[in-house]
Amino acid sequence: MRVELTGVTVQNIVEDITLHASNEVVGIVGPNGSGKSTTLRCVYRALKPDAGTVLLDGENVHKRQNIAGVLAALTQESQVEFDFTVAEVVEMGRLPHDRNPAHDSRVVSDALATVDVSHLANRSFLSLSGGERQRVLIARAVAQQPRVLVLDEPTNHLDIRHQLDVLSLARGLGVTIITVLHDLNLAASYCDRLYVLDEGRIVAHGTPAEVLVPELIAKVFHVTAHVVAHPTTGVPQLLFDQEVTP
Ligand SMILES: Nc1ncnc2c1ncn2[C@@H]1O[C@H](COP(=O)(O)OP(=O)(O)OP(=O)(O)O)[C@@H](O)[C@H]1O
Repeated sequence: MRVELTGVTVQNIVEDITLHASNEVVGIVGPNGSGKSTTLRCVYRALKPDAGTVLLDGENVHKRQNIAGVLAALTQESQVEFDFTVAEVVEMGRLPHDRNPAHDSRVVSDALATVDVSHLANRSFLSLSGGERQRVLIARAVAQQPRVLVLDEPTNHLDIRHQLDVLSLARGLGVTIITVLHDLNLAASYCDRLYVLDEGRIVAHGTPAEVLVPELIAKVFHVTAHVVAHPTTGVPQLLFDQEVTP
């Protein structure tokens, strides 16, 4: 499914954001407060832009019925407030779809297994650690069987193994993914293309190799980076000097 933002502007927070993603993994990177979450909120309809459009396969997202049938979002607002079990939380992913108890229960147990949280199925969600909660919310998004997955910092709280697991699992779904990532090396490893936001505007976009160059990193993040090729994958990876630049 194709997601297309054109000229999206929200107050004075983001301005003239134009980006697209189509059956690929697209990363949004940028410093704190640069407008990454605000941009994502426009995609999953938590915010209506003041100007510009967000289209899903050519249809305005704000006019579309049952968006949850095609789009799942794992965001900073995705927390569960009440005391559901893990299995119940993941079952919520089936709500946008027509009910079919046998099928739904298979999808839920597959999602729990895929994200390696089957052993937590009967635990109270609220009793889980931060990383366990994050993985359960990812299982819920997987159970939703979306065609577009919007992820805001999906590796938050996760140890390194689970960071890698979650991003390769997301990639393996083969759907359109738009994800905010702070870790530029993970972004380089898992994203097909990146958009760099700075002060509410897109300042660069392209493949990780095109975008993650020392000049841009210095300008946007105010740190000195050295680019090296990963010894086994060849993917560009960044090493940072300790001093920050003004
Ligand atoms: N509802 C709001 N009212 C006023 N300011 C807001 C609102 N939402 C976001 N902002 C401001 O807009 C800017 C961009 O916020 P946003 O959450 O999109 O940034 P971000 O790039 O996701 O940041 P981070 O990396 O810190 O998560 C921030 O300065 C934030 O304080």
